[in-house]
Amino acid sequence: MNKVVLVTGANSGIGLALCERLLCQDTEGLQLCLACRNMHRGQAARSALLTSHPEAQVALLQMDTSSISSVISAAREVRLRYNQLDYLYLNAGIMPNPRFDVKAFFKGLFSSNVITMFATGEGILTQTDGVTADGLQEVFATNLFGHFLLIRELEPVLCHADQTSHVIWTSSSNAHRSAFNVEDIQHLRGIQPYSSSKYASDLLSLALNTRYNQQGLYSSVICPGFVMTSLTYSILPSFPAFLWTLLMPLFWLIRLFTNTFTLTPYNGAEALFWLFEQNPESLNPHVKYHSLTSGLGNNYTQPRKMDIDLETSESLYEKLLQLESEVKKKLEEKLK
Ligand SMILES: NC(=O)C1=CN([C@@H]2O[C@H](COP(=O)(O)OP(=O)(O)OC[C@H]3O[C@@H](n4cnc5c(N)ncnc54)[C@H](OP(=O)(O)O)[C@@H]3O)[C@@H](O)[C@H]2O)C=CC1
Ligand SMILES: CC(C)=CCC[C@@H](C)[C@H]1CC[C@H]2C3=C(CC[C@]12C)[C@@]1(C)CCC(=O)[C@@H](C)[C@@H]1CC3
Repeated sequence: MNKVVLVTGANSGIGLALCERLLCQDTEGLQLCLACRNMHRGQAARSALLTSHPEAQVALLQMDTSSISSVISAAREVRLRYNQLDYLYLNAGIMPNPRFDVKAFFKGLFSSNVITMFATGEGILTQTDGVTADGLQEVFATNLFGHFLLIRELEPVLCHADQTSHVIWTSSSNAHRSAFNVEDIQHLRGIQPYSSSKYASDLLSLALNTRYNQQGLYSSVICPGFVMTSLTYSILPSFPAFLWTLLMPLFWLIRLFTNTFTLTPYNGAEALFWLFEQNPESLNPHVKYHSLTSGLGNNYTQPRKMDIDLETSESLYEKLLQLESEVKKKLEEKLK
């Protein structure tokens, strides 16, 4: 039986590396569906995958996770194409207009917190959020809410009594409880929307397990570590990509002290790939699976307990359901 795997944000970085790794492991038993916002980049990614795996089944799906109507029509298309979805990788993500606090960075360098700073980016990054055409905060809509809506819309192909399906979120070690407020789930009043959205995905994953395990749907979260992709290049915009490459020896050195410097998309996709091979029923819903790379360059996956609780995860879930019904009502009115 072919396994059907859908990956959001599959046209670059960690998402594309995951697709490549999945096909390297099994070209014939997989049906890959690359869900991409930009179809030109999606086509390029599909062509690259087919060049190295000409026999593979790789389909494209247009989806902008920040747009309600786009997610709803993409989900409709998935329901038409597939009877069952085995893996849903929720990987698309943004960190818009990042601000790197140079002063806090240098202060952190000479503090006892230096390893945590390099592992999580804590205390040195803030962002300015935008608003989507649907009137939602952009980071929340892209990283979390669009994916939540997608799961809800895909229930018929994800929930089967006789077979399990696995939803896997690309979260981050930058997810902090302090950045999240259940009374402000869209993070309207803060300056760390990225951290808030990733913490919310950790909470949501727990709530999904509570509600859906009995229907065969399991959810897990991973952190890919610090990976050099367009997302990280944008953190220092005046720093061209080749300068990041020049810094690689320094990063390899830092990797001797923190195994979270996975650096390449291939390494960053380790936990995503590892989860593909696990029985979802055997996994712990309270842990995040971290992609790690040792000083010698060996990849492995390590579970680490998350700072989340059931009560907050349930409150978030209720708020997301409420927002879902509001946006759907608005959409129906617009279509009338
Ligand atoms: N790089 C790192 O160090 C870390 C990354 N992560 C997470 O990993 C995930 C992948 O990021 P990474 O590979 O690093 O970065 P990339 O920028 O390379 O990949 C992000 C992907 O998300 C897609 N995307 C962005 N916005 C949307 C949208 N509105 N609708 C659909 N797709 C969208 C992008 O598509 P497009 O080409 O159209 O922009 C792209 O394919 C993200 O969730 C990120 O938060 C987590 C921890 C660390
Ligand atoms: C220029 C030099 C010498 C160092 C670069 C320092 C930072 C730009 C870099 C150090 C730790 C990195 C990091 C992230 C971004 C870039 C750093 C702050 C993330 C916040 C990127 C997104 C994530 O989700 C986190 C897991 C990353 C944590 C580490």
